[in-house]
Amino acid sequence: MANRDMSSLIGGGVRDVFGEDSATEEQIITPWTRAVASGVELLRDPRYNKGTAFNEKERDTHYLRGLLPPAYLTQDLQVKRILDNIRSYEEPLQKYIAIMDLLERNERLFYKVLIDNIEELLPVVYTPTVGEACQKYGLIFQRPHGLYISLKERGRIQDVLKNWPEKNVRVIVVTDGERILGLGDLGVQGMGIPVGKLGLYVALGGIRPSLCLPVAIDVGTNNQKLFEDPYYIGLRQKRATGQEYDDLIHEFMFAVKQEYGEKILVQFEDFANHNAFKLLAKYRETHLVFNDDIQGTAAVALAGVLAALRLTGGNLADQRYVFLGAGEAGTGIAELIATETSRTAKISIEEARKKLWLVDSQGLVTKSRFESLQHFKQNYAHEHEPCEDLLSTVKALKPTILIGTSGKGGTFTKEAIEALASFNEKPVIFALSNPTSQSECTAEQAYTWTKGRCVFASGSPFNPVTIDGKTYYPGQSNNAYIFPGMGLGCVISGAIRVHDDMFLVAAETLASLVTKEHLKEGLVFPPLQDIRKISAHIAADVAAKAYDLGLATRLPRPADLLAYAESCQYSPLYRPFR
Ligand SMILES: NC(=O)C1=CN([C@@H]2O[C@H](COP(=O)(O)OP(=O)(O)OC[C@H]3O[C@@H](n4cnc5c(N)ncnc54)[C@H](OP(=O)(O)O)[C@@H]3O)[C@@H](O)[C@H]2O)C=CC1
Ligand SMILES: CC(=O)C(=O)O
Ligand SMILES: [Mg+2]
Repeated sequence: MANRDMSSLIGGGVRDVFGEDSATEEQIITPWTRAVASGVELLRDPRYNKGTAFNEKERDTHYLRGLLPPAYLTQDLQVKRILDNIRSYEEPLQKYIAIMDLLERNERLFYKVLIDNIEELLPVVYTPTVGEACQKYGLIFQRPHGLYISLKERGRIQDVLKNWPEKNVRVIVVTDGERILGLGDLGVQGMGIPVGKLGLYVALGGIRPSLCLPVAIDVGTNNQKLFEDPYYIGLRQKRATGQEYDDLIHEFMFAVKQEYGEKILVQFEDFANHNAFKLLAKYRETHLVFNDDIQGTAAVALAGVLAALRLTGGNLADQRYVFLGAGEAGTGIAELIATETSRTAKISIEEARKKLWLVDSQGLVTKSRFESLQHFKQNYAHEHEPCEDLLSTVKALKPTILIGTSGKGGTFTKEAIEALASFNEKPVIFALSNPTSQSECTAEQAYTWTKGRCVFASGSPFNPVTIDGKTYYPGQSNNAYIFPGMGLGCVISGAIRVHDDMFLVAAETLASLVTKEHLKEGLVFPPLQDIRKISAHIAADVAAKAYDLGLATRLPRPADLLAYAESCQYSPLYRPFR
């Protein structure tokens, strides 16, 4: 018998059927080890640390005795203590630093504090404060959150993903930092946004923290102020564009699928519109992706409009809309409203679109501008005389609903709002731009200028306003109502693609949760304190739609999707340790 060449046998074991060893022989692997944490290491591990809430037995078993002061605090008392601390800071940014510091120390306590006090703390971890945090991210930087992928990592993005400690990632929020809220290009400091959004995936949606991965793609920045900032934490070079940019994103998109599989959800966030539409169109065919600024915003705004119509009367097809701002948010909302109008009024999408008018930085979008318009505005280039500004547009078109998506603060002028109020009994005004400084008008302005007759909502929160003894409650029209439930729906159904109908369903579900009592107070969104239940409802209905469309892979389909969604939601309560 001929001698067998034994050396060839040593080469086996790669790409094995168990998926345990998928590296090729040339690829570098990371030698992970697992150990039971104890002592100081346990206290320094935010996933397991309970601080003063470790009980006597746990202190003995895990070698903590002496490393903690003797007092035992319940988690509820810890929550109260943290809140007292946060409330003692005057500056929102100080509150942000304090609560993000807690995330680094004790993850469950962070989420318990956030979930129990969502209305108070959402403006701290999210808009508006997260905007200021991104602007000063280098200055306040303590420990890195999320994964930084820059041009330096070109060609080895999959290896970089392997450095992330969690292997079972299901949701990624990624930004390239070019359009952070209405604050423009903040380069890699935009990382605050994916970190904040994923914090909401957990707190508002109930996705487990370990499943979430925030990513900042750093291709440089065109923000001169950041170039001059000694504390800037990103690449100091002009933004890469064209093929170089596309190649990096492409490598990233395929690395995440390679690493985490077909069902990895990628949420594009705060990309500038010249990339946002392109990336969505390209990757929605091959990946489970959506763009939050286009699609998530559209769903929340449509929900707000549907609820507002219960206050003002009429249906979608009776309305005339003017948008100040014709970018991702504006055209995204317009297209979803047109789709829903076409569906419910049984008219063509072209007919439905004619009810929606856009104003951009050059004035009213009209047919005569068609050739020079970006493609995403072209469906809304209707026949009309030119109108240079909002006031002349409002006077000419007499809209029933005015929506601000310009990213520019103070652009809803007194004259324009008064004109709107002159021909509407109950004008609907949504000032959606973030953060608060970029809101098209304040709640107080809207109620004052319309003599309390408007239905108002804004992207960033405003406090209730009292005028002549009457109090008005502005709603918050923010995609945070949508994306956590959308993500949960995708995860629990094992969806492999996001279909636009899933956003329609999310909008209808959100609107259906607005009660008569909410409407009586002028609220067109349900209270944020109920957001986990709201997210579960959205998740269940999104999942149902994914099953109906044949996009869901988790089989068999659970009989009661709402109960299933709720049962999947993460709880931040401490678990007893052995
Ligand atoms: N509430 C929410 O949930 C959300 C809010 N947003 C907010 O919406 C805003 C816009 O975001 P996005 O659509 O992505 O941004 P884009 O950059 O895609 O669009 C901005 C649009 O506003 C127009 N514009 C700028 N200045 C003026 C002006 N003075 N008058 C009229 N139009 C103007 C631009 O005109 P031109 O095209 O001519 O440049 C462009 O059409 C941001 O502040 C963002 O934070 C976004 C997503 C969600
Ligand atoms: C809310 C949000 O996504 C934005 O302002 O960009
Ligand atoms: Mg955004």
